[in-house]
Amino acid sequence: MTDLRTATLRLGTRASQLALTQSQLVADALSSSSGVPVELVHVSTYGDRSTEAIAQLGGTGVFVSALRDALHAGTVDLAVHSFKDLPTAPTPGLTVAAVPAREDPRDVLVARDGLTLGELPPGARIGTGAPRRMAQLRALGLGLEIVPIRGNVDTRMGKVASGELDAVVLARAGLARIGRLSAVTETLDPIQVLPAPAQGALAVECRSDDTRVRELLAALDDPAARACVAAERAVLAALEAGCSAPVAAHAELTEAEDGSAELWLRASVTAIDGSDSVRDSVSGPAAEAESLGRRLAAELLDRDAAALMAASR
Ligand SMILES: NCc1[nH]cc(CCC(=O)O)c1CC(=O)O
Repeated sequence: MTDLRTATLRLGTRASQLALTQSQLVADALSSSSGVPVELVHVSTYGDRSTEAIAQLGGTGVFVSALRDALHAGTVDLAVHSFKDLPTAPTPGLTVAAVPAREDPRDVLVARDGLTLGELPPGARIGTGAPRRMAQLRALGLGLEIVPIRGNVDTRMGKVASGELDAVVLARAGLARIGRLSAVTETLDPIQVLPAPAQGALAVECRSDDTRVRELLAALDDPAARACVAAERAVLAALEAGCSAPVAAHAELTEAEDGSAELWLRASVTAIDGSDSVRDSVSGPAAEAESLGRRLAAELLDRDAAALMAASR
């Protein structure tokens, strides 16, 4: 009989460089905390095979469903997702058993000749496929030409190297994980470009009834990252927006005077043409992360966030 305490764990992963790096990071952390060997199992997703724009595919959930199918089928025991790619609706039978320590959630600019956003000339061609980034870049009023692109991180940065684009906007976390931070020409201030909910965080998912894996994964959980992500995603869920909506949210933890954890949450909704936006913030006990997120979403809705999102579809 197999000894369940030592049987090798199978970690399902997409085959992109970013997915493999993130998966290996979790595999290494898990095998060193638990002493159990972890092997990577490649799963190909519809999102990887299709070359259509993500928004046309029905959102980044297309990267997730094949991994979840493999979990349900029992061909893998855990899967690592970029948390921002996960739809907000809970999945019956599956649990996010660990949110590991988060990378810097901010967006970065990778531009030709070391340029920053403010130094790009009017009419400069800047590539991004994310409606949130498109909307916020247009709202800056810099006269940039936003060019829709997709593909993996290397493909996107290659369009700057080849001269096809003047710049691209990417998540700092992805570049950090694959060791490409040297290409960054500016880290974008959240006052100008607020990150996507859960950007920079990972979600490690397993079957809800798999108590062995759940217990092993608990060792990788970072409560601060979990609270911040919960607040940010509660905004998205309460706005009934998907991951391809022009919604941004960013939470930070600070220490209150009595030593308890205080959560400070900012969020924005921006019309896709950049003509209008609403933004607001709340703070409160970190233990109430989700209700803070819902409260902030309600304030944004009071200020017509729904109309901005509707105009963006
Ligand atoms: N939408 C694709 C995606 N999903 C997660 C990341 C980066 C890593 C992260 O946010 O954790 C990226 C690439 C990007 O936005 O540049």
